Amino acid sequence: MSNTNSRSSPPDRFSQLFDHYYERLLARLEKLERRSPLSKRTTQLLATLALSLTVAVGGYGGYRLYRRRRTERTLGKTLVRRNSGIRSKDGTRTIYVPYKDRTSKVVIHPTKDTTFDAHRRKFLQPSKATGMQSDVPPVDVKPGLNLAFVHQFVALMNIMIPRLRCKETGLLTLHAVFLLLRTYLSLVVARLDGEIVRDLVAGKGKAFMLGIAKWLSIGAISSYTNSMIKFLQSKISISFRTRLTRYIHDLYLNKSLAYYKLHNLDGGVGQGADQFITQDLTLFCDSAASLYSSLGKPLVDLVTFNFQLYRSLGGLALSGLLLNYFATATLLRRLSPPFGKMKAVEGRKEGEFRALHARLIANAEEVAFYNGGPTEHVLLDQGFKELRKWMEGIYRIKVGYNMLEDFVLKYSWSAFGYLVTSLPVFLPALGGLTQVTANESSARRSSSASAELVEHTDKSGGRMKQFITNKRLMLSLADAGGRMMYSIKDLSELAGYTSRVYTLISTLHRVHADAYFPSRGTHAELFSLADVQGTLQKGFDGVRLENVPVVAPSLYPMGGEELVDNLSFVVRPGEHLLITGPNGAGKSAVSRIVAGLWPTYRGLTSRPRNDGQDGIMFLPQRPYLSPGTLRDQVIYPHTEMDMQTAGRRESELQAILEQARLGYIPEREGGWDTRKMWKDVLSGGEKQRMGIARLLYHEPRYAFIDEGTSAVSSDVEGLLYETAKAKGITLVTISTRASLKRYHEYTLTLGLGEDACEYEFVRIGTERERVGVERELVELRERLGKVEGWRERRREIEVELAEVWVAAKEGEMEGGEGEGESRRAGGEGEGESRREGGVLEKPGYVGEEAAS
Ligand SMILES: Nc1ncnc2c1ncn2[C@@H]1O[C@H](COP(=O)(O)OP(=O)(O)OP(=O)(O)O)[C@@H](O)[C@H]1O
Repeated sequence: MSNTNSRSSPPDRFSQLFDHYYERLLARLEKLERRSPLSKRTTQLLATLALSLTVAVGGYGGYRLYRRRRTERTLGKTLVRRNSGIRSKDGTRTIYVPYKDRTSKVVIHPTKDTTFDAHRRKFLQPSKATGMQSDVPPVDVKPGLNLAFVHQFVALMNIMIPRLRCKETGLLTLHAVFLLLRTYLSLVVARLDGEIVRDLVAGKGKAFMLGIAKWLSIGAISSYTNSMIKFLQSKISISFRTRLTRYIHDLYLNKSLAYYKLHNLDGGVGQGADQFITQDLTLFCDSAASLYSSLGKPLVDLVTFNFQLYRSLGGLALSGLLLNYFATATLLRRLSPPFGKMKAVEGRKEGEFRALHARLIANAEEVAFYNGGPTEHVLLDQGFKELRKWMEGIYRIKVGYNMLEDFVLKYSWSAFGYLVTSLPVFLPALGGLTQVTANESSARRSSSASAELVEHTDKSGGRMKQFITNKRLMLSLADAGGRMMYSIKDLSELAGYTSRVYTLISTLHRVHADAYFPSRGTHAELFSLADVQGTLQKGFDGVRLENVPVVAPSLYPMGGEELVDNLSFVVRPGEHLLITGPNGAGKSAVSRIVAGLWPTYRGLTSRPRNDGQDGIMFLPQRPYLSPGTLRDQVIYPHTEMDMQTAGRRESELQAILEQARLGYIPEREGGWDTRKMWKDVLSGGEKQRMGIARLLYHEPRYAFIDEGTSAVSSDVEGLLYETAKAKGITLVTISTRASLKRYHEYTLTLGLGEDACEYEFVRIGTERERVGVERELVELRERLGKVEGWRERRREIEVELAEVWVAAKEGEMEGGEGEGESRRAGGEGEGESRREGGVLEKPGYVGEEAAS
């Protein structure tokens, strides 16, 4: 049996296998029938029943599926319109994105805190062998092909391919399969090429035509393979990017406020994270995905082709080839410019230029009022000039290198290839033809003269076939080697992108983990991020600062500037506080410390745990309006879904707008679902009142209002304060308006004393405050008493000035009286004639009339 099998062709084996199993199935059925003999009718009945049940269940299932899909579609449409998503308990978010004329559901799982913890080591404490200090960003390592690059790339790979069994692994495997297939097809093509040429030379028409047919069918498969490789490469790139973007967003926008601290306190990524997250990340992912094919494919090719060539050309040729690779790679590596560093700097410069544009867009109105276009123009041109200079420098460096690379990889390698391939032809003893030649010579000895001619043709045909096959192999090899060398350049560019993305993620990790430590053997700068010794306590029913210095921070690792010495005060429920003082005294700074934007360098800061309802809310000095609907403006930072979950209704929103004296807005703007650039649509006062509306919507227990009513008329201001207080909100107001005192119980005055570092915290209406006010009154009276003296002095100065003025005039008259007058007269005349340009003809006309 096994003998027959081994001799039979594959289709035969298949039919035998099929027969075998078919017979087994029949036997099993017969056995079953024998065990439970059912009548034909019962069987039919049972079959009908089973069929009906299947149809019913299938139909019901299909109907339910259809209904679910339909509900999902309508939900998707509503959510897309409302700019909202669904949040589940484990933090998973379901969002809908517009896709063609429908919506597509995307489920996003948040990165777990444990994952961040596990990764932190890789980003903050690289091993010493990499040459990177634990400095973040890694300043001392130039991006290039070094151990640091390997470390950085592996760290990023951990994010891009989190598990062995994930989508990316599947894609990479499939990609590898297609890459192998392409290499195999190249081998087949090389062999076929040789065969076709052999048949052509030998004049075998039928075999030649068959060869062409084979060529075409292999061509079709190859084209499919090539396009699949490209497609899979893009898929890999986009899934890498998705993973990294989500990871970065999870770090950037979580509760540690990295989006604020990154630019205001850390400064590790310079101008901004936007360029890193958008452009650098895309370039990195594209480059990483293409590396797999640009490095993997030539590698597979090199191994396979080298093996094939070794079989046909022998060991000497292979050693020559390997030597050639080594020499070329060393030469190119020596002479190649630092592409990695160049790419990293290019990314930074692009980012700076982009930031200039983003700044102009954000401040367009202010610039337009100042008519600052020309100045901005100069700034933008300067930014672009810097970028252009850098790019031109890169291009210039590349010219020489590209020339060398092209010559070495394209021409010198193919020349070398011809030489190697010709070895068996000229020196048969060295190559794989040795055997053939030996066989042929023995055959020649034993054959007759007539057979000699046929054999000669066969020999040259065989040689031709072998030469063509080897040549093609050689060319493919040169191509693979060339691509390998080009990919060294790609690799160094990838090193540049890797260093950018790694820098961003490690800086984000540093902010997230608050990992600021002085370098070994040094002390931290006073009031730098490595010198934070205070505590921010969340979960206190009130706002309390105990001996907290108010410090305007500087970018790490520099130390900040102290604005107020050890500040202490406490706000309990219902004890409204007014923080006042001169500009720049650090009033807003207090709210930044309580909100956790700025560190508590010393002492203790206590605040409620939650933000918003039952917690604390901050209205910043510059009103912020989000992109979205009118509803989104009132409920910010809630989304509409949050609003529904909280059981709030639209009618409530209308009432709130009425209370904030903005009741007319929904009608004016066309309803709650209107989307506009609210920043430009609402006036300054309306923006501030929108902030108050948010406060009234969220009803927090405590609220910091930083100059929140400075653009609102004082009567409305009073109403707003009363409404907020009536809702049980304890207010901490930051303002320079003394009139606001009447709505508060306490005042905290900053910027007192000679060096403006002192403060005073008093209860309004107490003896101490009365004394303070009286002291101020006495000071004012004293000053008023001096007013008469000042007036007298002013009169004296005026007299003195008048004398000086007259003397100067006389001098001028003497110097050139006529000139001055004539200039003034001329000027006036000119002015008049210009002003009355439209009726200038009139006197002439009158004159003419009179003459006639
Ligand atoms: N992000 C920042 N980084 C570093 N220093 C800052 C930052 N923001 C403000 N400062 C500095 O902190 C100091 C206090 O600023 P703050 O905004 O608290 O002043 P203020 O008392 O609220 O003034 P105003 O009445 O003008 O609002 C200022 O000298 C300012 O230069």
